[in-house]
Amino acid sequence: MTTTPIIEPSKKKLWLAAIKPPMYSVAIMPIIAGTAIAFRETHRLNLSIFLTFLISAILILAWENLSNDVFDSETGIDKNKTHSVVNLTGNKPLIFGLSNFCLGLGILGIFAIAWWQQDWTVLEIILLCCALGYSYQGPPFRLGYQGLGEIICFFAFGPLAITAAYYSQTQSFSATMLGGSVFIGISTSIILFCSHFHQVEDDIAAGKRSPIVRLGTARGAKLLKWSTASLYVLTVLLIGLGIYPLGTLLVVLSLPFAIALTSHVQQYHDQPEKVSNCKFLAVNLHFFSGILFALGFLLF
Ligand SMILES: C/C(=C\COP(=O)(O)OP(=O)(O)O)CCC[C@H](C)CCC[C@H](C)CCCC(C)C
Ligand SMILES: O=C(O)C1=CC(=O)c2ccccc2C1=O
Repeated sequence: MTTTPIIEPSKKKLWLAAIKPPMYSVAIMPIIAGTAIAFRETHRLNLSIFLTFLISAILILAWENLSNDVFDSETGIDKNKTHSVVNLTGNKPLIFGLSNFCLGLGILGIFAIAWWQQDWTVLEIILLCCALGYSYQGPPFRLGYQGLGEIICFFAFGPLAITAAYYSQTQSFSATMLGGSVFIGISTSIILFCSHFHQVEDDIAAGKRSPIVRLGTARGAKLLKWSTASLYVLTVLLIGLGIYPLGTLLVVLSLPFAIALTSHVQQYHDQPEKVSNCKFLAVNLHFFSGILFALGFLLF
């Protein structure tokens, strides 16, 4: 009798899956887009502020992800997640300390921006983002367990982060800045939405009512298709209203990524092993559409 060997992923693969390097494009995109919108309006770029903001955003997202593994280890939802940093190290206090160190450094960078500007607005907005990030996963709130993650994600990475990046360059606000934040907010929330498709069983067992647990995978796949389409409809609409420049039509070049994502999820929504990579297809869509969107503000 022949038996099929169970192939364990290598330690290196598990660590890469735990650290999720591609996910960090999510932190830099609002800073790039907010700065591009500001540059279009002022024709000025403060490079030190831009670079400090980029590094701080990456550190803050590292805090969010490391502390997510810490808090999830307390509810038992990650007990089958071999690529949790807490499960890999077996050292929760170390990961908790490291996450808070990242948060401290990230906030310090934002504090430096506020200090250079002698204006606390950017710091206040980013502290609000961090509070929302905590409320998503930390006790006693754990709002992600109620299915509120996508709304939190939209506001944190959309209106709040874009406003902070725009304000850090201009010390002012604008309607275009708000309009631009909707595009980035939606494309970021799509990633979080996609991250739930393969986790339905573990989520139900831990009492997490993610949007996919609430809707079911088939209706989730349909909603994904409509939300993805909304990125392109929104762009055309806001160009028509004169809020986005004509250049943002460049985002249509990201359509192949949108089609790859939605057709993959449509086909495999109820097969956890096959759909599990869809959040990285969503990261591709977010990255390419975001870069094209920002270029649209810079080019024409
Ligand atoms: C950690 C996040 C998602 C993972 O959630 P989940 O527990 O379902 O996944 P696992 O299966 O991998 O355990 C991200 C959650 C994002 C959150 C809703 C909002 C975070 C706000 C940030 C702190 C804002 C950073 C802004 C920056 C650009 C300055
Ligand atoms: O690990 C994840 O699933 C996610 C991590 C993360 O930092 C993030 C940020 C913004 C939207 C979605 C996500 C994730 O899904």
